[in-house]
Amino acid sequence: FLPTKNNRRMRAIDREIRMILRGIIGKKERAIKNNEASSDDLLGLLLESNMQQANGKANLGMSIEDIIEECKLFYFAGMETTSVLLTWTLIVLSMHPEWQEQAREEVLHHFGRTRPDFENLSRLKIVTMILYEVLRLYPPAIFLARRTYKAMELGGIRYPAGVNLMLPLIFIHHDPDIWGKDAKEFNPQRFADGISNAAKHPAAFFPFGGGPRICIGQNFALLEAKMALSTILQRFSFELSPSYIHAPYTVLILQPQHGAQIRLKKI
Ligand code: HEM
Repeated sequence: FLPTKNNRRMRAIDREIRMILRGIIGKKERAIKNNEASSDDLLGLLLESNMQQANGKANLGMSIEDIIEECKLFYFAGMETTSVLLTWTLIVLSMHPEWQEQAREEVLHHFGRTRPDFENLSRLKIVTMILYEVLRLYPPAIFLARRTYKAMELGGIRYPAGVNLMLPLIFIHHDPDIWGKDAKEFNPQRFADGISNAAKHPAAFFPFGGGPRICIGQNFALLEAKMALSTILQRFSFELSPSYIHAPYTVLILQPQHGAQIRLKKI
């Protein structure tokens, strides 16, 4: 709350983002009202459903502030996570050219040089195993946070209301007692028989969270990642540049601290 340099900058950025989003939302709302917009994007669907719910009454449906928050959530939850998954995948496949080659063979087998289609993307087995293994070793969200809303007992421990709990999913993803001695190694083969058979515990892999708040975009994210990775594999082989330094670190999400310097070679 203090007017420090950082806080002032944060507030200015927040104001700017809200102004831009208000503009986008207003434009879309006007277009929907004038029957000029198709609601084939998420914002269009949200606004249209909200207008039907509210039915002209201001106190029903979501407010503009709510919609702004949804836009921010979807942008943050959907962009960085999926792009960092792709970044780690390119890094790891550069470190393991034998898996890069297997993935390329699979992609070329299904699509040749043509544009990957939805139907066949869901048939990619090696690529899926690779993405799972990357999500296991480098989960974009390294922990889940929860707060007890009432006194409760969890795992034999009693907590009062209002306790912040952190579930460090990265530690569970790297635990040799759960994944075996090679827990720290990149081995997509462990997912050959599906997620529930990959570890000693069927729920040990949860890069998208779990329960009622599980990631709403998980299927979309995997589809996007498969599409992007297949398109890259079709056109390029890649390796790490000597300037790459392997330093996973977290600023909200797990990312390579010094960037991902990768050399692409057209094939
Ligand atoms: C590799 C990509 C992604 C990863 C690893 C990921 C991970 C997660 C995780 C762990 C949560 C649960 C947070 C919690 O339980 O506290 C979550 C929630 C969420 N994700 Fe994702 N996500 C990804 C992509 C996406 C995409 C593409 C979208 C949208 C298009 C999206 C939208 C959301 C939303 C809206 C929530 C909140 C759901 C709720 O609270 O009910 N995510 N995500």
